[in-house]
Amino acid sequence: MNTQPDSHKPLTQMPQWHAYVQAINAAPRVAPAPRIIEAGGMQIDLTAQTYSADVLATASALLEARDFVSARQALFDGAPVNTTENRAAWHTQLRAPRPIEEVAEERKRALEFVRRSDSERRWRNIVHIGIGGSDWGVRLVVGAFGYAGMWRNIRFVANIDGHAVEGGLAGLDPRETLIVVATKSFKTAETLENAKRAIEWMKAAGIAKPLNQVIAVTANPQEAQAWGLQQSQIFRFWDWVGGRFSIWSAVGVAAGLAVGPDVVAGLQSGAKTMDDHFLTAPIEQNAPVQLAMAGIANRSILDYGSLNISAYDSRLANLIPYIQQLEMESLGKSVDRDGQPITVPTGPAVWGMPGTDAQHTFFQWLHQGSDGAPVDFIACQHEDHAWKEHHIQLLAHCLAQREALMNGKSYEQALQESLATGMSEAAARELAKHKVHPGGRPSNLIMMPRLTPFSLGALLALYEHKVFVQGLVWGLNPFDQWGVEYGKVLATDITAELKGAAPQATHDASTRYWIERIRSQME
Ligand SMILES: O=P(O)(O)OC[C@H]1O[C@](O)(CO)[C@@H](O)[C@@H]1O
Repeated sequence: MNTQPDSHKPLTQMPQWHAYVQAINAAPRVAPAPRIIEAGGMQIDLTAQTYSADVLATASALLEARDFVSARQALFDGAPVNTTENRAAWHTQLRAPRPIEEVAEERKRALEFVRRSDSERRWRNIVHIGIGGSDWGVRLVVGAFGYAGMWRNIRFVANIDGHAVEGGLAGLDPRETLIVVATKSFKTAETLENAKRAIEWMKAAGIAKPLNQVIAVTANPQEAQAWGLQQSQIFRFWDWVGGRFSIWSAVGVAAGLAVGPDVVAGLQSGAKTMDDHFLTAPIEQNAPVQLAMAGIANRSILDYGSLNISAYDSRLANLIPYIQQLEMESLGKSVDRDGQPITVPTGPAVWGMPGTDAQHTFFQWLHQGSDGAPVDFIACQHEDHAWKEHHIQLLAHCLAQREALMNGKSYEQALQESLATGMSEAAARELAKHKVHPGGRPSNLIMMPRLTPFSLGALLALYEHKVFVQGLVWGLNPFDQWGVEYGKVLATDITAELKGAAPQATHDASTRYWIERIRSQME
């Protein structure tokens, strides 16, 4: 008999879970009436998600059994919710209007640096070197607000592939270039190697003190100093900030330089508004909670293996990898906080592309594929360009794809359509079989009034809190990422072996074959 409190029990040992499963299986795949929640200035439409009064009641009971209210408070209080690293996950503090002193101090330092660089018209070029959580957020913000041109050039270098740093530096004047080394750990091989190349590039251009053109953003200032930087060149964040939750910290300094410090402030303000909503809205009207529960139903009960993100705004191309890391690095786990196997499917594979490109790439699969996937449609009601016609068509496509997934098309409908074209009955009957859409395929529509720093900040915080709730219900720790370490350790060994070190006996035959082959053919 499991004596653990419900808040810690394996999900499948909780009666509340089984009640939720039953409610989901009994409920219609589309809500009987529009289900729209207002949050952070956005409208979140969950109509195309499985829903009934029983679904809502059992979801609330499950959250209560998981001690949702106190778990949420612990998150906002900076308690050590990251249980396996015994740390807080206090990213909400980074967007608090009156944060703790060290956050306020660092925020002020970063802002002053940006303002000084602007007033002195310094740093025509920014090369942002960082990867994962130290990269996607900045790329997203710059892509969203800098697409129509900026006076500074900004380049991103993440991959260890030398073509990335080559392209990142190509054509830039080293004398006008600031290198931003963004790395929480200051240990990431790709980032340190790429930073070395940037230093060499400046030296090769005759710059005597290249380190004077470098700033670092890190939670490991000691390492940055040992690397050669002065304290004044180091902007801090803390180990209680997860990399994939760090855009709110000084990690955003390059974005401030590229698209303006007001953008960074706007992001934080939007996220803060979503924090307040998450903290105060009742369960049934709490957008992160309802998105989270719908996602759990789709993944753990209705067996959808993935989640598709279709952002109907070309400025949000980097939103997909941003959410991929946020969701998959947080929820890609098979054991709970106590290391016990989780006996239901957890974090889905997240994939996607901006709409309408996506329609001509994988929507065939979403509409008629054997699996399908829940879709998050993300759009802006108002455009920032001069062509109303384009925006009308964009929104029309977004609504149309969603409607087709939600309502489907029956054989009869397809048949009548073909017959209406004057096709023969026999031919129409044959073709109609290929034109059926099952319908009842889940989706959310997240409509922002306009793409502003505020609305983007609110959107990112919405997903952060959704991930927190899903972690809580599945019983896993969404704030660690132990699974990324093993490959890094193996890569360090293999790097040495490719350079001539004795091969490890632990390699399998295939890996050993490739090490020997690559080594023997190294040019
Ligand atoms: O900011 P860092 O320490 O360089 O790490 C970069 C990224 O690498 C990861 O640790 C995964 O390998 C991410 O969690 C993180 O965002």
